[in-house]
Amino acid sequence: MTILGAGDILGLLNSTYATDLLIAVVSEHDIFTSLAQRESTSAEQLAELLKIDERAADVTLTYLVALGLLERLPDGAVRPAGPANEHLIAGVPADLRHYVSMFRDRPGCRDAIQVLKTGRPAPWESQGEDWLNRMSTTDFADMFTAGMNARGTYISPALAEAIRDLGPKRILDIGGSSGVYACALVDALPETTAAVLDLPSVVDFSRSSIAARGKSDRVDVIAGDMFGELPPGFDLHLYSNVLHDWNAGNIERLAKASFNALPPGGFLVDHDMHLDDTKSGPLREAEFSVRMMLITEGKCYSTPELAEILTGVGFVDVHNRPTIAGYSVVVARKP
Ligand SMILES: C[S@@+](CC[C@H](N)C(=O)[O-])C[C@H]1O[C@@H](n2cnc3c(N)ncnc32)[C@H](O)[C@@H]1O
Repeated sequence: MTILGAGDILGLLNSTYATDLLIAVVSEHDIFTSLAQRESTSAEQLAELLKIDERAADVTLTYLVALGLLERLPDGAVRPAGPANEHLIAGVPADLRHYVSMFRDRPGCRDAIQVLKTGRPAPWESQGEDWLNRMSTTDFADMFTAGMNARGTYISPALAEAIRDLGPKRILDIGGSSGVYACALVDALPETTAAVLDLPSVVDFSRSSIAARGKSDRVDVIAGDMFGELPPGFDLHLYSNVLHDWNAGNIERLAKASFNALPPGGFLVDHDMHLDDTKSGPLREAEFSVRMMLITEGKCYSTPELAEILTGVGFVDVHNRPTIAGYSVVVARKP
């Protein structure tokens, strides 16, 4: 019997979107047949070949490599491998592609086909607008923030443990949602105070959740826009599950704003699921990246991808520290 832990349950949920992407690229694009006709293919070449969005092509390749259906070559390009060669290419005796195509009318698969084509986030659960547009309504923001709070209750203590040696005095939790991470951090660091910055539609939830944790005297709440100027007076900026919502240009904007607002010696901490350095997995992280690619303008990043952006705006000593459930932190210091 397999017994699932909390991390496995999170992984299982995050993986639901990935199978729809697999169905989409096989049934709509016959991806493995196209790739089998070439020596090797990069993400940019795949985007060109299938006429799909480049971010989507990049995330798709990582996921298919993590599944073992593609092999990543030393130059970063890929070619079909394993069961893809036996079952997902035109002309093979045990061709499974018609079976895969039976699933293509699932709403999630239709959404994936659309995102591959346009690069724009899918409607939340196939209905109405995408998550970010729906965050302005209180009902949706409450449902979403309750979900973030539940996940954070499980994974936030490991984050606090992983960065307590940085010894921050005042933490700004940017896109801090219910405040669950800020509360875990001040719990682990008795001399530290924090503030949660989030959208106006979220902060009532944050205030009551912080009060319920008995931390209102040490965790403030700021309603605002993180793409505006960031408040001064904080020596650690936390972005938890935030950077994966944004494209590289917007991450650079946030990193620059943090660099400007932090004092010398201050830290930027990105808490998220990160891909391995060659962007070949791990599978659960690659599946989470698919989910983020489909519902936001972002994806999961590797540490080297983030290091390029962070060092580009002036941060130093960028490194990764694992936590739990496939999560890790990327830490960067302002010199
Ligand atoms: C995916 S959630 C992550 C929440 C939390 N940090 C966590 O780890 O669970 C992203 C958060 O960013 C917030 N957010 C999105 N756009 C924002 C903006 N422009 N300014 C401030 N917060 C924003 C959302 O309201 C949401 O709480």
